Amino acid sequence: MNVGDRHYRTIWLNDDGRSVEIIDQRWLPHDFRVEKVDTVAGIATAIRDMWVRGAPLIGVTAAYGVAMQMADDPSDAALDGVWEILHETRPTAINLRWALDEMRNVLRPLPPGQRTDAAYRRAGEIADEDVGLNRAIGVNGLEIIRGIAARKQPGEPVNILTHCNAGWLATVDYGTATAPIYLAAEAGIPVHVYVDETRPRNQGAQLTAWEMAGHGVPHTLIVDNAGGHLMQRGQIDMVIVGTDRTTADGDVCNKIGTYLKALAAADNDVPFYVALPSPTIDWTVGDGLAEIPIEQRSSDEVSLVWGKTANGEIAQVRISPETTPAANPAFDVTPARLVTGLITERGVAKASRDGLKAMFPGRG
Ligand SMILES: CSC[C@@H](O)[C@@H](O)C(=O)COP(=O)(O)O
Repeated sequence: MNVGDRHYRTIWLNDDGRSVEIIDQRWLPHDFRVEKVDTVAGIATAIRDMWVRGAPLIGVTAAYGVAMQMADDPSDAALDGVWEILHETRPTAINLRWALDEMRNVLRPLPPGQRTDAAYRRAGEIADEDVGLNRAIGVNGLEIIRGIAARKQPGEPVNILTHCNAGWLATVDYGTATAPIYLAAEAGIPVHVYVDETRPRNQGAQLTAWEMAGHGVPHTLIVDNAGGHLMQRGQIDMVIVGTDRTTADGDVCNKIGTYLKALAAADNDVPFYVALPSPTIDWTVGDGLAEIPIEQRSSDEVSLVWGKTANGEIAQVRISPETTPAANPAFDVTPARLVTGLITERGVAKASRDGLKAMFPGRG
């Protein structure tokens, strides 16, 4: 998508054919920084410390990490080693494991001498495929927005609530939850996005709001607790969120707080959609609540907040007593029964095993 008048992806291969550039998301929206990464350790840091974040982008970044390892040492042991190193960087987003498995399955049968080129080729393909999947999600989700717009007065916007950042910054391009929004805006359908700030790391306030502003999509930032209130007053037409892992039974794991939005949506008859590319489906898991590992992040993310000071510095401040402990589960699970539909690259699936199997026959 665009930053100023230039089109960017969130990650790209440099002309040297070995290193990548990434948008370092820690500084947004205040500072747009691009970093070169050329080692497996650098890739692991970028994923673990959330220079890059969002399930699809984490997967693509890890794929390039495997390629860097192959350039350094293409042995079987190194291939297994890099799988382990990168797999432990973030436990919840399933695209990470999907991409690592995909890379290992492609590389393992090859002689070591052919692995480096094949690894960079496959990593590049995974990045390109992500763009195509998200665009297709956009096309399928656009029809839902169009349907809601058709029931409104001419010019009246479709009000969409989103949580966390499932925008282009969470993917290679387009985003998952934002792809239908961008396509609707492009098609001239009036949309307005309520952006949950998404404590503790404020991905909504810092990333989604920045994306919406950058693409001229009308939006309003709200605190996480405001969504239910707006739904009770008929101010939200639909919710669209992304997901870090969706189970074969249609349970949706996403940023902490998503479940509360789904509960409020169900209580107010607001359709609750989840946008996801198929690599985000974990076919090995059925019951999301029982089986998905939930990342427990540093309590500092709860007690300390990053922002820009009046004199223009990006700084961190403490918002709670020094001695107060904080807990920081990063994701929650929304049961399938609260999900209106799963917007995938193939169409909108029912959030159920049958719904997903019908959409992706032969998988799982
Ligand atoms: C498209 S990736 C999943 C997103 O929907 C997003 O909401 C999310 O939870 C990302 O988590 P993050 O912890 O910022 O990597």
